[in-house]
Amino acid sequence: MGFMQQLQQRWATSGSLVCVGLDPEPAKFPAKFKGDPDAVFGFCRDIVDATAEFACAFKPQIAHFAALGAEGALERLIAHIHAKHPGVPVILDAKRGDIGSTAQRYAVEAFDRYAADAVTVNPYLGGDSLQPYLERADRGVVVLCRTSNPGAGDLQDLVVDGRPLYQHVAAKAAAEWNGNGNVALVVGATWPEQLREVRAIVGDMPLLVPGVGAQGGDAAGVVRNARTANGTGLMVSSSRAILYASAGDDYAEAASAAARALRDTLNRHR
Ligand SMILES: O=c1ccn([C@@H]2O[C@H](COP(=O)(O)O)[C@@H](O)[C@H]2O)c(=O)[nH]1
Repeated sequence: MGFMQQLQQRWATSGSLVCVGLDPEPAKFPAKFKGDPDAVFGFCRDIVDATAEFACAFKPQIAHFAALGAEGALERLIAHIHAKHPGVPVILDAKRGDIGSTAQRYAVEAFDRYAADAVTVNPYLGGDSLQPYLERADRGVVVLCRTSNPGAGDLQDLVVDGRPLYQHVAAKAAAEWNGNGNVALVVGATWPEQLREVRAIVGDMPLLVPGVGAQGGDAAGVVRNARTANGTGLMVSSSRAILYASAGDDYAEAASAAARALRDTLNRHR
């Protein structure tokens, strides 16, 4: 089953729009992981197992593993998700962007080495740079559109031919890049108005929405402005607010409670 079908099915079975972000920061791990050479895997596995019930997807951020030399832990973590929580798609947040020949290797890295169901990509190099991902029809290609950070508008809001650049990205994603039906977009929860505008451009295309929790985005506004007619269409991603809900021995229970609370908040506005 391809990424899009898997996601549709997961929205239905979990009743959740929450995407659990996996951004390991060992300095924030509970004391029990001190000195543990496999702490990155152990901590993330515990979070995954504690939150899977409330997750429509998991989103490991590759830099948080690679910076620690923990690519092996990332491989094992994704394998663990597929084995223990089948049906929960994994989006590798790598924000790749390069010329075609290199993009092809990035696609192999994401989909074959890591066995991710989807990958985030940067469209700055244009349509040809996305082809190696788009042609993997069973995998999702999640294109940066209007990012959650404060400086997002520096380039993404520049007006070209009468509309901001991020709207061109949304329009191209819907009209040109989605021939295999495997494209989604990243739009930050910190920009409710832009979420509404992107939804109007792309119809029912799934949106990955980071920026609730630690970045202060309004979860209710996200759902009100960007849900689809059937009350789905969103993967609302939260990392730190779930992962580090407690630094004590109850870290897994606290993560579970945080994921549940976000699910419930989102569902109140569907
Ligand atoms: O526009 C974007 C795109 C990606 N991200 C990533 O999402 C998480 C957010 O972490 P929080 O702890 O929930 O703030 C992180 O991995 C970012 O790299 C984003 O924030 N904004």
